[in-house]
Amino acid sequence: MTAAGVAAPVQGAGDAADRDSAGLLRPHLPGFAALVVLQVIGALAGLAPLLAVAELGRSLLAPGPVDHGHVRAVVIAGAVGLLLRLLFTGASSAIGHLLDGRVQLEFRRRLAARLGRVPLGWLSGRRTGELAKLAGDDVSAVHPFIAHTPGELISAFVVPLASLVYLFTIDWRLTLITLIPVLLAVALVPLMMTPSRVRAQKEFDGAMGRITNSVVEFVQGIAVVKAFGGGDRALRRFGTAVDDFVTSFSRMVSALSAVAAGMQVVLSPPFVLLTVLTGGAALITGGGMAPADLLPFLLLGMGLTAPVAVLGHGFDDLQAAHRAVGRIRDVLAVPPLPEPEHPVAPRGHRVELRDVRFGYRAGHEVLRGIDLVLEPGTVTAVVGPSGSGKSTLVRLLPRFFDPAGGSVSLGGADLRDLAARDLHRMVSFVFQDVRLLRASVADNIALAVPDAGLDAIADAARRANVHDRVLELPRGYDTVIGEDAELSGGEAQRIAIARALLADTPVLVLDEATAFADPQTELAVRRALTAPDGDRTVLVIAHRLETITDADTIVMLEDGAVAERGTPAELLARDGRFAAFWRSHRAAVAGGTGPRDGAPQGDDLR
Ligand SMILES: Nc1ncnc2c1ncn2[C@@H]1O[C@H](COP(=O)(O)OP(=O)(O)OP(=O)(O)O)[C@@H](O)[C@H]1O
Repeated sequence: MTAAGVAAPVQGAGDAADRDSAGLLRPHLPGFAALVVLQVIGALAGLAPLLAVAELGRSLLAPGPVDHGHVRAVVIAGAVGLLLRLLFTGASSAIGHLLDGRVQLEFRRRLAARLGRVPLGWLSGRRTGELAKLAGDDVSAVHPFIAHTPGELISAFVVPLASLVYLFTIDWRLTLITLIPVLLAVALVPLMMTPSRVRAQKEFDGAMGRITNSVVEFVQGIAVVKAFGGGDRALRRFGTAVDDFVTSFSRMVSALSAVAAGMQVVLSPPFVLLTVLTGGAALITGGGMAPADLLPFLLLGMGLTAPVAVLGHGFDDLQAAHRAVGRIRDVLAVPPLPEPEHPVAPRGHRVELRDVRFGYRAGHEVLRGIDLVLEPGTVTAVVGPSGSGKSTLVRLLPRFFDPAGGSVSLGGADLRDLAARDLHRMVSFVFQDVRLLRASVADNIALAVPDAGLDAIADAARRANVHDRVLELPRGYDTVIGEDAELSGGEAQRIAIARALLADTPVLVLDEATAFADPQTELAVRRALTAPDGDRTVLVIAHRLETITDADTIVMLEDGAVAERGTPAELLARDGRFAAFWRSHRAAVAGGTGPRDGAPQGDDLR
């Protein structure tokens, strides 16, 4: 994640992605080559029994005495061919599945490695299910592409080509006649791709997407939709999407059905047999062809339509694999957070932001030149209207993103020059998006200090005001969250605070937006804001009036820039932007519309 958080985190990564996926398959090229060679041999050997039957027919039906030696040789050749076909296609399939296993393992390893190095900010913007699907279903979708499609495609082309060569040696005229169904099918293909049909297909895809969206929107927001009486409207929207879909589906199907039916007819065995028999009968009666020569055409003629059929059937799998590989490539292309080659050790824990600029998208800066110094032993409260950039600013400290311009330094060292381990040892954070692991409460609290004893863990939990609640859980500190018990948003937040308290890092970054959920959480936040030795550097997005008034420094953000800064008393005396903000905030809290009285927002124990 180079300038991970910089304006366009994934921009310009396409080439790297292509190189990545090409590089991914390169070590397996010898394996693919072996798969292809074995498949070709197996497919050709598979023709031997058919050719043997044809040859037998021709020998036995030919006038004159039967050449027993020839018949024996033909039978043996057919049997050997059958055996070879089994051996070689079996070996090819085994190699295909082995390769598939290796490629999938490699994909998953690379994904795991990349996900371990992408910016935290990128990860926190993703849903867990999305990443699980990527590493699970999407990686599995390459299975047919690697294990089956190459073999099927090769057989589908090699067998008809070899058959054609053989049939040409028997009678070139009937060979051309036998090709008529294939040529008719190929001639129909352009009719499936006229501009109006392509348009109809696009409309169909669009209509399908609209149905999915309306269902997802409805299901995701069902509680809100119902609570606000929007059920009928949502249902109407779904109904409209379905009607649109039916219209575009009918249009597409009526346009396609005649061509598709025509194709099915010309590729069907009866049509192929009829063509061969009609042509053969004409040649036998008038063209001097021996009746026995018709047999190979009847046996092999139907196989000639296989490529067209396989292309149709394998197309969906290929498309699905292509889309899945595209999604995997996109993630592999997310620039990783750069790790310094020669990490610098921070001296102290003074935090300094110099002319920090950052934007999530190119051309739209969310932070526009922030200068800020956070002294050890002080609490700095960031306040400002919604969308002013508070969360973005505080997330730069635990390096969720790197700034696009300027620098953030800790103990005199740029965060980009610190080893990740040092950074995590020095900075902890509690944000709204509390993530708890599916692990015991104790393990969740001791995440940063895995060897912490139960006493230390319980002490941290006590200070975070969650100890008593933990004791009420079915297995106390051994309760597995998400399995033995679920926690509320406020409880999850207190566990996260206990985790930060136990980590005891000299720098703490906190978003207290959800801290108003209940008095216990509020108390936990207050305790977290003051270290026992009073030396902690604290940066807090403040919503509570107490935090604002208790802070050493207040930084008022407006539209990504520092509008005012100073002690609470100074800023109130100045009667500027902060004073106005403070008055409206206090009025909102007093009137019961402030965040203090809001329902807990961080209910996301995950
Ligand atoms: N992950 C993201 N991707 C794109 N834009 C984002 C992202 N997160 C925030 N923004 C945008 O950046 C701007 C600042 O957002 P930020 O969350 O930092 O503001 P805030 O002051 O913390 O707001 P609030 O008090 O409502 O949480 C907003 O315009 C927001 O829409």
